[in-house]
Amino acid sequence: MTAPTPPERLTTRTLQKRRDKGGSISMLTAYDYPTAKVLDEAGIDVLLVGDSLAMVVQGHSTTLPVTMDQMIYHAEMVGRAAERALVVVDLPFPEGQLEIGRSIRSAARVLKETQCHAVKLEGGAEQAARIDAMVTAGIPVMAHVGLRPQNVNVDGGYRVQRDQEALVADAVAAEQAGAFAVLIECVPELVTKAIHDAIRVPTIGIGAGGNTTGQVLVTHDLIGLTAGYTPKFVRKMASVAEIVRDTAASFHQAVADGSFPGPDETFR
Ligand SMILES: Nc1nc(=O)c2c([nH]1)NC[C@@H]1CN(c3ccc(C(=O)N[C@@H](CCC(=O)O)C(=O)O)cc3)CN21
Ligand SMILES: CC(C)C(=O)C(=O)O
Ligand SMILES: [Mg+2]
Repeated sequence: MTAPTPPERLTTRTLQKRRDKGGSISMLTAYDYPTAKVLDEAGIDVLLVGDSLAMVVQGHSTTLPVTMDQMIYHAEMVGRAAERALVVVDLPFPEGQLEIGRSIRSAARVLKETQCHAVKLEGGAEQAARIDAMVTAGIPVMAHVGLRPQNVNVDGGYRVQRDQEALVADAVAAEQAGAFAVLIECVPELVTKAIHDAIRVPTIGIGAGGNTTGQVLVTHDLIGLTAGYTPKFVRKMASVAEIVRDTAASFHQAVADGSFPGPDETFR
């Protein structure tokens, strides 16, 4: 008997080959071990330990409160679970805004202390020197252009980004600085096409239409396990909150009427 061979790990080179050969890339957020395990088994290519966990898991109204230590805690769980997926971790506010040395130190913690593989950094042209320094230090960087949730207080909300010239310049600068991929958030589809056509590295969109190499969503939005508002670009493919609510109500009822525990659930 031989142990089953683990699936081959995806790398940044795999993602580049997907773009070069006209393939696609699927990416979903994961914040914990069992969820990451299931998404990895389902064949999701990239798992993102997103700073959206501040909103989705911690219940905050923006992504700003989550700390680097908390991101590491979640990255440990997801990195431990993923066998095939490439795992990317968001640099939380303001690790990507302070001195470049601090960004390198924080991103290096992801590679040293967790089994994750890369970091994501919000910003384009103004982040080029930082991306360059991080890649030089051996840290793979995914750039994130368009709507940048860490800028919510400057932008006055979460708004569709339409400035094609600036967005193309952001993506080109990120690519030239060495980013292995560019994530595009909340951009009209024709602007996305212009961005995609201006660079050669893979693009991954959220609310950016179909003209990208890959697509990413927040898993809790996809499976219907969110408490609050879900953006227009979400496809809710399941209603997990309903399943959990109904199951918990059944347990409550079974305890109340004495049918749980039954004979098979009891030691003698
Ligand atoms: N649960 C969740 N899903 C996400 O996709 C997500 C997060 N949280 N947190 C971090 C960011 C914030 N995101 C958001 C949040 C709101 C809109 C939003 O309200 N969009 C409006 C369009 C606004 C406009 O017209 O300019 C919409 O109608 O969808 C978009 C992206 C995406 N990210
Ligand atoms: C929405 C995605 C792209 C993200 O950055 C996050 O989940 O934090
Ligand atoms: Mg994020």
